[in-house]
Amino acid sequence: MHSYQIGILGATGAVGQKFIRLLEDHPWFTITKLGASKRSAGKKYKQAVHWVEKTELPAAVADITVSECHSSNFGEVDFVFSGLDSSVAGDIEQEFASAGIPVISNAKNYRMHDQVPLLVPEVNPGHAELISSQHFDSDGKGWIVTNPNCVSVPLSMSLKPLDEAFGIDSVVVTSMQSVSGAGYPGVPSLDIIANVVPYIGGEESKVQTEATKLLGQVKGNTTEFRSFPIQATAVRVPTIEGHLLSVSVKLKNPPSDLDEAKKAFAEWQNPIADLGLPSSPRQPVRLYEENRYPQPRLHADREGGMQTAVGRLREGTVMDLGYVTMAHNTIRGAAGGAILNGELLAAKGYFES
Ligand SMILES: NC(=O)C1=CN([C@@H]2O[C@H](COP(=O)(O)OP(=O)(O)OC[C@H]3O[C@@H](n4cnc5c(N)ncnc54)[C@H](OP(=O)(O)O)[C@@H]3O)[C@@H](O)[C@H]2O)C=CC1
Ligand SMILES: N[C@@H](CC(=O)OP(=O)(O)O)C(=O)O
Repeated sequence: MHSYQIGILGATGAVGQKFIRLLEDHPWFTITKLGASKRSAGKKYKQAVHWVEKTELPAAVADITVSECHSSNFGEVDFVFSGLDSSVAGDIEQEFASAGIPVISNAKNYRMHDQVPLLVPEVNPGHAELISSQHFDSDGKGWIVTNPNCVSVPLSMSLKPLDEAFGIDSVVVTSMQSVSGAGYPGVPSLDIIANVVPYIGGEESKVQTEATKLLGQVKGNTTEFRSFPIQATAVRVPTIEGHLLSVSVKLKNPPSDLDEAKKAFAEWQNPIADLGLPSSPRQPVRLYEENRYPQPRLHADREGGMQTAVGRLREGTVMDLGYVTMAHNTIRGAAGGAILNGELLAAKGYFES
């Protein structure tokens, strides 16, 4: 039986609130500490937060006093989840790890660090072994694990079955990203209502690199990235939750027909299926046959927001295959993905050392 006391850094933010909602009845993890900026520290959570979730603010956290994000305020926790703003996540997460407190982060700062796993449990669970190479503190108790960008999650999860069956040669992806990806209050309404904004600062370079780390291999104390190129275009669209991606992929050994490509999705084996992780979707990658699916409004919440949907699988004219894929950006692509990472690491005993 796993039972851990946990803290949340950035607890008042949009992603922090999602952590709180998703962890409300979690069977393994109990929230005992909440951290945010000086602006919020010293206030009860219910006074510090501008609650934007659809469900009630959980009573169990409402009266917790928010602390500044310093490890000395988080003494008794087993580990922390971080939904910190990336402008401060680098220093704060390092300070926690150096003080012996493991950090499971949603922020981008350490994703490309050589010894930090960039982890999606269904894609590269074995990369967790990099943790033992980290030296944030002298006895190895403190470490950092990250989850990818919200576009890289459905991209890597949908490429994984194709990579195993045919090998990836190159990828072109256009992401249609919902407004919740920009946090709260996010994109100005006059920019996004009845409009599309064809630029999201800093996004394309992350999408072009993260999947090559996720689909890479741990060699010694680092990850060998894959060499296939990804060309990305990131676009903001007026949906609320769920990033939809249009993907074209060239394969090393292309399937002889579309049925063979469908079979690759149908026969793909989820490597963590047997672990019984509480947030694990039964079907992590679902292939829809209906031409109009998947849609963010209809499908983003499937399996608690943890399923990656694939649809419109078709033979390509320029590259071998085309398809669309979609995942809930703030659950599967952010807080829910980080929680699943925490569950995987708990099941593998990483918090016991
Ligand atoms: N993977 C993904 O898809 C997504 C990732 N993200 C990432 O998650 C992170 C959080 O995003 P989001 O929730 O939208 O951001 P918000 O701006 O809503 O929240 C930021 C949080 O960081 C805290 N914070 C800000 N400055 C400091 C500081 N100096 N010291 C301590 N805490 C501080 C804020 O506290 P306070 O309220 O007190 O200011 C707040 O709790 C970002 O790194 C973002 O890039 C976000 C969305 C999706
Ligand atoms: N940029 C993403 C959200 C985000 O914050 O991504 P990252 O975790 O890579 O910083 C979006 O706007 O949808």
